[in-house]
Amino acid sequence: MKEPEKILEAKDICKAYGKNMVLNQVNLTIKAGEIYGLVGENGAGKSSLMKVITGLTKPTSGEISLFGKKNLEDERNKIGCLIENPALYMDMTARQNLEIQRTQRGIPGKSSIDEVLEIMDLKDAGNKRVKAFSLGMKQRLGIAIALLGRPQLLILDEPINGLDPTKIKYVREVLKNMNEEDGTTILISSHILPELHQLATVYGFIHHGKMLQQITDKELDEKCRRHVHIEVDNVEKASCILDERYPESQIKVYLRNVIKVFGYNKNISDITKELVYGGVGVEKIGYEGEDLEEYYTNLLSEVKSNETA
Ligand SMILES: Nc1ncnc2c1ncn2[C@@H]1O[C@H](COP(=O)(O)OP(=O)(O)OP(=O)(O)O)[C@@H](O)[C@H]1O
Repeated sequence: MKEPEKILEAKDICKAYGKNMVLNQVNLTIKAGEIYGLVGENGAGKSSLMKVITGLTKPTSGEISLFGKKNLEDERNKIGCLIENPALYMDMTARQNLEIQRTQRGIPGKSSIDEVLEIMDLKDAGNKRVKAFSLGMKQRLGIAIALLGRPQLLILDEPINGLDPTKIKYVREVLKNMNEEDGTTILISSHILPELHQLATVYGFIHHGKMLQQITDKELDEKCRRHVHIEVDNVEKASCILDERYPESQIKVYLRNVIKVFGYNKNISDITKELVYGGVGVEKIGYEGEDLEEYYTNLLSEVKSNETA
């Protein structure tokens, strides 16, 4: 099988502000179709890395390729980004803000504005001045700006900041759809790790400006022995259904009524539907094992104890 195209390759990136080295020999590769979750404590260097990639700041040293090319100016037009707070003109309407960004970035067609307002559920607020927006609306407008022109690479720095739980889920679905249907590649940072875990396909853990580890969601699940724990009224029937429907997962039967499914990382509700449809009663179902948050906390405490040793 052909390897997916490298959308972004950052090699040995260093960034210093005066004597403060905030990125130290960072390497990062993102392939087409990946959703790359960047994880790190406050001040770890996530925004700085995103700024270097998007050209908002220059690296002190290191090399970046975008879409396989080193001429970044043209290639950066294929990126939509939201880094730190959205830069919005408060006295203008949402539509006017989008129009400024659209012309600055040379995105053809005014219809792209209606499209992103609709995608971000801001259609009715398009003609409202931004100063009258709630925090969550401003954040969604910031994401809408990033989505203008359906960029091939989206770079989103904590995009769900200030969103309520319903809107967090909504934005997750929008990003998933863009990734699955348009093949949009996404680099995203978030401190809300359970949320990031539902979206990302690869993770990079950054600490004091250094990339500690990069790991795919499959590797993470294996390390965490993450699995779906199911309790049913008929294990034989249930394991037959699951074996047939999910040949890539490992189905293991425990006790009289417990089944564990390893190597499955999609919606649990799909499994429930399959079993119920097949006439199996589902008494309990849920993920078990370590999750991203526990994995990251353990990784960090290991690194910190080595630092003090
Ligand atoms: N313009 C700047 N001038 C000087 N120092 C800066 C500048 N921007 C960032 N820094 C410093 O760089 C370091 C990394 O900051 P950065 O914003 O990249 O971290 P972060 O991982 O995004 O943090 P957070 O999770 O809080 O957003 C911090 O020590 C910060 O103080």
